[in-house]
Amino acid sequence: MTSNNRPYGKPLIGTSWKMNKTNQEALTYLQRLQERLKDRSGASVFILPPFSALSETQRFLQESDSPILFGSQNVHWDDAGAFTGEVSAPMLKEIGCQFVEINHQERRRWFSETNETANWKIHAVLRNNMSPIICLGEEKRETWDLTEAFLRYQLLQLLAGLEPAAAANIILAYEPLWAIGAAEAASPAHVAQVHALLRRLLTEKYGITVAQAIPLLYGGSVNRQNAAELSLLPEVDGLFVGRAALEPDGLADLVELALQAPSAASSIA
Ligand SMILES: O=C[C@H](O)COP(=O)(O)O
Repeated sequence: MTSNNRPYGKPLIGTSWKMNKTNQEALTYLQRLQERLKDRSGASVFILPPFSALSETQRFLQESDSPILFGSQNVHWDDAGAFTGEVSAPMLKEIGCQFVEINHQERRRWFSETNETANWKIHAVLRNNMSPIICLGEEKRETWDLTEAFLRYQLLQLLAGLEPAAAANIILAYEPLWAIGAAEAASPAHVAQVHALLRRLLTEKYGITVAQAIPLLYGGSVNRQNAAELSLLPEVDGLFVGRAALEPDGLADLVELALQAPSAASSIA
């Protein structure tokens, strides 16, 4: 079973602007990124602006007929109701979001996101025909046995109640807390081991066809120095970037580096 109308292939490379960029700054970024990527095919690129810049992003990308994809960094789990300050999945869908990020470590640390609330949000995003970019990852460097147990538990909690047809529309982003905003990314050997584990767990739960349809992104201190090497890893379908993509040339450079990796050319099942 595979997903319908998936708008992206491999490599899938994106950034969350986190709590950065006014509408004017968003526009300046998008104009430059569009300029840099206009003759570049082969990668799918996405941006996750703050809520306040989503409409301007949608307008710019639509008017310039851009292939750049976009989505939001958060959502509420209910479709409507008395939840002051929150934004629902139908509202995001209406303004053209394709993705919604769920369960980032910063949401967990500062806004009490849990596996359970993340699971509710994942269901809301899929119910409204968008793809959740589901972050997961251990908090501390541990032995492999502890890391594996943590990831197995977290993945099963996050995907609770998700049928295979829905699961084929998710994206996973492995982002260990200790590598986010850090001096160094996780080592290629560690990323390879974790991504192989995630693919195996997805295969156990959903079967090989669905498991292979789910992009596995790596995030955490990706930069110009490590992007090509990380992109080469067989189970890495793309990159999820913070600081190194806060400027459009940073993101465009990472796209070019990832495309130079020999395994980058195929599309996700
Ligand atoms: O969303 C992106 C991640 O939090 C990674 O951030 P970073 O690349 O600044 O470490």
